[in-house]
Amino acid sequence: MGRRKLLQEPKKKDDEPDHDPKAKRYSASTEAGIVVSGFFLTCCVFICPCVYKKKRETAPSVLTKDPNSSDSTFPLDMNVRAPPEKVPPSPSIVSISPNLIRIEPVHLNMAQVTRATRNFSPALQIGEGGFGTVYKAQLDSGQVVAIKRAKKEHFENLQTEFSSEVELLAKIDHRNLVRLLGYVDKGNERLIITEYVPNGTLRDHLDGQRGKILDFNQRLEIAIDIAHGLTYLHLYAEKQIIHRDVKSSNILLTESLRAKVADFGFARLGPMDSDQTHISTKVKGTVGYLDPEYMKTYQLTTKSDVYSFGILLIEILTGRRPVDLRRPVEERVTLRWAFRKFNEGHAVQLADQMMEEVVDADLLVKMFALAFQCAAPVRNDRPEMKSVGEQLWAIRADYLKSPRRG
Ligand SMILES: Nc1ncnc2c1ncn2[C@@H]1O[C@H](COP(=O)(O)OP(=O)(O)OP(=O)(O)O)[C@@H](O)[C@H]1O
Repeated sequence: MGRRKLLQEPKKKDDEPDHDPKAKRYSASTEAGIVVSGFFLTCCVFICPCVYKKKRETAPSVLTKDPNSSDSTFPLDMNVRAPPEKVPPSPSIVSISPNLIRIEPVHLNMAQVTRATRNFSPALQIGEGGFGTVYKAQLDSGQVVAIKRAKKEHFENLQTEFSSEVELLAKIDHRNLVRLLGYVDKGNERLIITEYVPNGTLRDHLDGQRGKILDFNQRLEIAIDIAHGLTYLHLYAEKQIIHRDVKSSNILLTESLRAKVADFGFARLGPMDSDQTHISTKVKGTVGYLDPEYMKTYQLTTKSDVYSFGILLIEILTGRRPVDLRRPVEERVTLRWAFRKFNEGHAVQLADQMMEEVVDADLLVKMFALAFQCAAPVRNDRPEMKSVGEQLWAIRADYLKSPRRG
C-alpha cells in the first residue's frame, strides 16, 4: 500500500503527460516530461531495482539456402535454438505438459500453393491486413498453414532482398513467435507461409468474440508470452529484430491460450525505404501504439516495441483499445485515461469489467505501473523487454501466492 501511495504522490491533475498517441508530433512539454520522468523513476526505484545488462548472444551464423530455391520456394534450413537461458520459461512450460509438435518448414511451388488455397478461394480467406490477404490452407501432407499473399499494388515496390529477409526470419524458432515456414517469390507473386494459429487474435478475445472472457491469470500469462517473444527478437535472434507493429491484432492465440507474436519483421518485407541504420523516412506502425519519440526522431530502437508493449499491456488489463472514439472525450485515449485514474488511486477500477474475478489491488497496481513505465514518453525511461518479462514473471509469482486467486 505504501508503494501505491508513493506512486500517486507526485501527481497533480494537470501534470498528465502529453503523450496522446494521436497528438501530432507529440510535443510533450518539458515540464510534464520532468514530472512524468520523476514518476517513472519512482516506479523504477520500487518496481525494477535491478540493473539490466543487455547481453547479446551471438547466434551461429548458419544461413543455408537451397541453391534451387532462387526463383520459387525457399527451403529454409532451420536453425533450431534452445530458448534463451536468461529469460524465465513461459508459464505454460511449467503448468501444461509439453505436447511439443515440431513444425517443419514447408516446400511449396506456386502450383502447390494454388491447389492448397483452392486458387485463393475467398472461402479460405481468414483475414486482410496491410501486407495482403491471409488464407488458411491445408497442404498435401495434411499440415494446416496460413498463407499471406501480398497485394498486387505492392509488387513493384517490394524489397529486392525479400528472399534473404525471409530466410533470416524463417530461422527464428520460438514458442511465442508465429513460425515462418516458407515463401514463394515468383513472377508477380510474393507469398509468405506461416504456422497457422487456430484461436484468433488477442483483440478477438478481449472483445469477447471467442467465447469465455480471459481471466486475470490468462491475461498475465499472455503478457508474459508476448514479452518473451519480443525479448527473443531484441536479444537473441541472429540479427536484432524490432517488430514495429506490436498490437493486439498481431498477437495470435493457440487453443491453450498461449500467445504468439505475429508479423515480426514483416515491416522489413513490404515496401519500404532503406532502413539498415534504423533511421527511416517514414514512420510505420499503428495509431495508438506508436512510440512518440520514434515519431519525433524517426529513429527506431527496441524501446519503440517496449512502448507499444506498454500500450498493449494497458489494453490487456482494461480490455479497451488504445484509442476508442466511441467513448467520452476524456476516455478516448486509453493511456491518458488510465494514467489519470491510476494516479487518483483507482487502479482497481481500470481492470476490465468483463473479468469476473476480483483481482488483488496490489497486483493491478504493479502491472499498471509497469505498463506506464513501458509507455514512458522518453525512451530512456523505458525498461528493456527482457526486464519487462522478468517483472511480469515476479508479478505472476506474487499472484500465485495471493489468497484471492481462483
Ligand atoms: N498465422 C496465422 N494463423 C491464423 N490466423 C492468422 C494468421 N495470420 C493472420 N491471421 C488472421 O488474418 C488476419 C489478418 O492478418 P494480417 O497480419 O495480414 O493483418 P493485421 O495484423 O490484422 O493488420 P496489419 O497488416 O495492419 O498488421 C489476422 O487478424 C488473423 O485473424
